[in-house]
Amino acid sequence: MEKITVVVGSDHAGFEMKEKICAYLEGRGISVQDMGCNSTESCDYPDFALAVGEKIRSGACQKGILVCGSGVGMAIAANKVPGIRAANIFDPVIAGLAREHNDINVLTLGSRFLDLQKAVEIVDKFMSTEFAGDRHAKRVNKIADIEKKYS
Ligand SMILES: O=C(CO)[C@H](O)[C@H](O)[C@H](O)COP(=O)(O)O
Repeated sequence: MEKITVVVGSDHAGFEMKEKICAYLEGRGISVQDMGCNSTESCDYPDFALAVGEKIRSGACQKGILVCGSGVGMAIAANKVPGIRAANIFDPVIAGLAREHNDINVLTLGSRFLDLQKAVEIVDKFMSTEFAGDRHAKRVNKIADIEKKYS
C-alpha cells in the first residue's frame, strides 16, 4: 500500500464511528488528519465535507473518509468540490469497484446504518484497491469534463 495521508471528517451523527475509524487507521500506521467534528453536539455536515474536500484538492491529503448519519449528505456536499469523486458505500465489494472503476477519492459512510465491523471492511477495501485505469480512465476523464463545463 502506498504511503498516504487520509483526511477524515464527520458530523455529530458520525462522530463516534469517525473516532473509531481514525484509531483503526492510525493503528495500522496510516497517517490521519482529522478535520472534526469533535463531539456529538449537533453540527452541519457540509462544513466538514468542504474541509475534507479542500485538503484533497490542495494535494495535502490523497484520500478522504466522511461519516454522517446516512452518508448521503456528506457525499452530496463533498462532490461539489472540484476534483472530488465521493461515493456513499454500504458494501465492501462496491467499495472495491468504486476505487477500481471510478477512482473515488472520498468514501462516505452512514453510521446509523452500518456496524463498525462492516465499516472497517469498507475502509480496508477503499484503502487497498487501486484504480484500474484503461477504459475506466477515459470515463473518469469525462466526469472531469462535465465539471469543467460548469467552472
Ligand atoms: O445528511 C444526512 C442525511 O442525508 C446525515 O445523515 C446527517 O447526519 C443527518 O441529516 C443528521 O440528522 P440529525 O437529525 O440532525 O441528527
